[in-house]
Amino acid sequence: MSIQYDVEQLSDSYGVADSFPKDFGYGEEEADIEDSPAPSDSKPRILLMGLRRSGKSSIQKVVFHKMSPNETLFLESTNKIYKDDISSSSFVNFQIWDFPGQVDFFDPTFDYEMIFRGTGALIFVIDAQDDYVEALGRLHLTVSRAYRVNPDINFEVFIHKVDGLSDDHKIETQRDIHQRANDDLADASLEKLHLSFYLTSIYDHSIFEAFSKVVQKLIPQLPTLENLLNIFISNSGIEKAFLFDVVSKIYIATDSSPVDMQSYELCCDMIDVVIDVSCIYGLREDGSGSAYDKESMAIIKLNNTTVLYLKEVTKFLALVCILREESFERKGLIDYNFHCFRKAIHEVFEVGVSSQRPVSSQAVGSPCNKAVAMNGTPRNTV
Ligand SMILES: Nc1nc2c(ncn2[C@@H]2O[C@H](COP(=O)(O)OP(=O)(O)OP(=O)(O)O)[C@@H](O)[C@H]2O)c(=O)[nH]1
Repeated sequence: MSIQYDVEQLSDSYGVADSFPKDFGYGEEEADIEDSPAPSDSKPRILLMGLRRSGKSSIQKVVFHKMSPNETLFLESTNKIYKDDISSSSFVNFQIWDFPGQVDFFDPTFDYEMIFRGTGALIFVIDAQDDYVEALGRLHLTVSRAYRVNPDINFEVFIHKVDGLSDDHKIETQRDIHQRANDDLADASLEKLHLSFYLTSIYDHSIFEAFSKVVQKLIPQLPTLENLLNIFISNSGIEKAFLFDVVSKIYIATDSSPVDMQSYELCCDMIDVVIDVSCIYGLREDGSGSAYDKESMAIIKLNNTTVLYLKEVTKFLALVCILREESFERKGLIDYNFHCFRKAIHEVFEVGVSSQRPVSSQAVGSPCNKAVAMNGTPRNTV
């Protein structure tokens, strides 16, 4: 495949870790489970739970710390809760708590009520390559306890490591897990508790897609973002557009046409290419500058008449579009529409930030805590 590549101006500091090192410099805290909550604990959180070796730490490392999937083979078992605060580099202002599989978190010394009260989403990871009967028991125990403390939590089940399964086996496993988990809930009269299921693997883009959906549910502005994307693409002759959190490659919104995995993968790959090329050629001679900044934009023309178009939207967000070569002839129109789109996004998050400020000072556990606070665009960058 021939790739025509055109990166315009990729320098000047822009905050997102100088040259995108492997670990984006997200603050990582380690805490004993008996720890009393620190002030940062008031941030909305996403919990990663599941049996030992189900793949929780691998998911966190691959999605948020750019670890390559093969390296996860050498991850040691987690024996404390890892609190990963990704808000300094990511659009999404939340903490991810990775729980050690073997710890009994219903231990009386362990304040699970405090934990569940400030939780936006609970991701339960099930190893699909293993016998999952025990995992289903633990899933039921976990979600039923959490639901009683905080019924607003989104319960997400990752049927994980599906790379080892055939397509038929994947569908059958998902059907079986879905059926059994919901039967257990019905037996406990918890029909209102809704579980969402995803087939995931760190060896392809499915884990990023699943995480995208988990995060999207926590974004209060999602309908507005989708609307803006719909208006933008329909007026610009664009086929598909994603609004990406650049560091994690989670898409926080897309237009309302269906997402096909290939388009998503193509756009993820484009972000990787842009950042890698920028790291090599976009930094100043002394190594200063940033791989992603206000001027970041790239156009990749594929030899099948498809054009990929990336542009910076905010400090953390990029718009990545897929369009036909014919439509790209009206680049001026696209650029103008993009300018209006970018302005609208900034306005949405300025409103979001100012209206969220008082909320963040509320007690942990208020219903408003379910929504993830956004790292919106600070006024002075507009
Ligand atoms: N095939 C496959 N293996 C995976 C996948 N995700 C994780 N693994 C492997 O699963 C093993 C356990 O992963 P960890 O991330 O340490 O699991 P954990 O749930 O954090 O384990 P504890 O810390 O003991 O609770 C590692 O060897 C990973 O390489 C996946 O998607 N596919």
